[in-house]
Parts: sequence; structure tokens; C-alpha cells
Amino acid sequence: MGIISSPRNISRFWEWGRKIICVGRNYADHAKELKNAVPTEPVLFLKPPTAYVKEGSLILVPSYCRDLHHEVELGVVIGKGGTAISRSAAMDHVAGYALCLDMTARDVQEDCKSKGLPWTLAKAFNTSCPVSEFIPKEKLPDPGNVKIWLKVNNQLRQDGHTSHMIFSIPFLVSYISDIITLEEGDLILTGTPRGVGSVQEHDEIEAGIENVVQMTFSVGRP
Ligand SMILES: CC(=O)CC(=O)C(=O)O
Ligand SMILES: [Mg+2]
Repeated sequence: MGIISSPRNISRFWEWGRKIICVGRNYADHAKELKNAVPTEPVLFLKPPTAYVKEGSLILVPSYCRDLHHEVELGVVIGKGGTAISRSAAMDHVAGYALCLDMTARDVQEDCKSKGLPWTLAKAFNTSCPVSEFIPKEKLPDPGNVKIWLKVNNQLRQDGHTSHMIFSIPFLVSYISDIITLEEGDLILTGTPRGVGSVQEHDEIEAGIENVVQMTFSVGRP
């Protein structure tokens, strides 16, 4: 008897084992709050698929981290892969979106920056990429014009607007695809607005895209 394989469903993109490509310092107000220069080219780094976590599971503080930060970000889910995608064709490659957290071991990142080391330990640990449900493209017709927010224990910490991104979604899809071939199921995190800050074990993080999606995660220890 042959093996029947069911087709993969893009609304469960986090199960596909694809790349997570993150853009850093894409909001001038956040670059400034961390005393970083406002970039003239996108800053890129990666998270592995083992970084994904869905609502109902804990965000885990890595054992070596003393200062875990939240960063709320709009995620772009790739529906059609490609290399050297033009800016004008970029949105044809987008299947939809997800609200994402780029959890960051800030103390470790600062140490890596001072030593000129890569950010892997700070950004790529297990559960460093909590994601909302998949948002089909039609439900977010103007992704460059939405409010994203984040609360910790019901206190508003981040209250940003995607219109403040330095590099737009079409620009980022095109720019990244020149360097890293994009594949169906890949996720691009588009950077965080100002207001990043610490979370501790037992904290509750709530985040949303205004009028579109909301999600809640708790923080724990492994
Ligand atoms: C300084 C950072 O951690 C950059 C980053 O991830 C961002 O979203 O900006
Ligand atoms: Mg980030």
C-alpha cells in the first residue's frame, strides 16, 4: 500500500521547519532607545525553526540569560519562494502574516556586541519566536499601516505602528531574496518599535495587531 501524504497547510507554517529571517533596527525609535545607529541597509539575523512556540506553551528563559526582553514584530509568511524577487513582484510572494515576538537575551546580546560575536545565543534559543495564528493576506490588506502593541502583566509596553518601518515589506522581501533564497513557509520578522523591556518567570505577555489578532503567552523556566 502506498504512503498517502497530506498537503502542507500554510496556515500551520511553523510546522514546516523553514527559516525565520529577522530584520533588526527597522524602527528608528527602537534603534535610538538601544543607542544603535539608524541603519542605511537592513540588519539581518536568523532563528532556527526550533524557536517557534504557539499559544498554550511557555516562553522559556534560557539558563544563561539574566535579562530576557520582549520585542513585538509583524511577521510576513512567504507563500511562493524565489531568488532575486523584484520589489514590484514582492507582495505576490506573500501568503499572509503573523504577529511575532523576537524574544532576546539582552544581556547576552550586549556582551556579544561588545566582543564582536554573532547574536545566536541571544536570539536563536528554543522558544525565542512566539507566533500568533496565521493571518491570511486578505485579512491585512495594508500591512504597512497597522498598530502593533504589547502588554506585560496588563501594562502597555510597546505601542508602535508599521508605517514607521524604515524598510518596507516589499523592499525587505526583495532585499532578503537577493541574499537568501526564500521558500514557501519562511517567516520574515520585520523589526520592533520602541518600548522593548524585561520579562521574568510567571509574567504574562499579551500582544496584538489592532482589530486583527491578539495572543497571550506566559514566561517560564526550562
Ligand atoms: C537590537 C535588536 O535586537 C534588533 C532587533 O531585533 C529589532 O527588532 O530591532
Ligand atoms: Mg527584533
